[in-house]
Amino acid sequence: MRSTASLTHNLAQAQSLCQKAHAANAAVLFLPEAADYITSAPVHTLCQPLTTSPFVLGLQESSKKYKLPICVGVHEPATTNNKVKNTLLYISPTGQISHQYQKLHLFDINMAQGPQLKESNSVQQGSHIPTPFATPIGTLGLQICFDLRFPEPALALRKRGAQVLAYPSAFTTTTGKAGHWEVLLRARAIETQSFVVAAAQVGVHDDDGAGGKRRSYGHSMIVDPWGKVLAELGGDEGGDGWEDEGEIAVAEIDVGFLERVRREVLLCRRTDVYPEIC
Ligand SMILES: O=C(O)CNC(=O)[C@H](CS)NC(=O)CCC(=O)C(=O)O
Repeated sequence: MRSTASLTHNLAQAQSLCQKAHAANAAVLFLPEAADYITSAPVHTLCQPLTTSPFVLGLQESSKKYKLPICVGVHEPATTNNKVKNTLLYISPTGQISHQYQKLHLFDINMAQGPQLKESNSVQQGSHIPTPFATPIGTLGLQICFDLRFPEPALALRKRGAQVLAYPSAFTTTTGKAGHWEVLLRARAIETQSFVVAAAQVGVHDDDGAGGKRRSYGHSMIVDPWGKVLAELGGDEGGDGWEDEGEIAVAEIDVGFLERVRREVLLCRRTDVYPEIC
């Protein structure tokens, strides 16, 4: 989806995706990081507590209406003034928020040709990984966007029982075009022998105030434990019709296949040789 600074617009998009997921008979819907809003203003200015956010309340309603679990990235106020948490919610089909995760690794990038972003200025980092939990598509481990550059939490989640890893994202076009998005997602899938579900922001979000536009790479992707891309959506070139209401990609999550891969390819770590990594 393409979130803007309008929570109402973003909720309408997200609810249209709920409808599409319901029509496609999906077992779980994954929405991107920062689905509630992306703004060029200071990020805390649009931030609301989960209990009063019209975006979150609206999605809880949809989840109940369609009996559809929804995994969605949002912002919530942090304990530090003028900072937010970059949070991932898992909304159960009864509309309750049953699990949540706060982004561990913050994205600070300063490239001469752009992008220049300093997430740590406005976001308070999380300090733990929630235990993977049962969902209709397998045991789910939660991560967010830039976290995908770190194999350690992915391996920790696998060790704690994850079969599916979520990486909702708002990936930059520059790093996406360099191939990092697909390579990293497939690497996380292959090395953890897990399914990877990466719902992505796509296209132009908002004027950045300096005449430029903040854009995201897109290419939402579902990858299997063998590294095969099962489904992929388009990028931010536009003209595909996703600009206003977003699109969904659907794939079958076959846990039997995952078990076969894990049985056939044994990944026995030599922790005696590289103890500092483990
Ligand atoms: O909170 C918001 O407004 C939305 N959050 C984001 O867009 C975040 C932090 S700026 N984006 C990323 O982590 C992109 C990582 C990336 O692109 C890479 O690793 O190359």
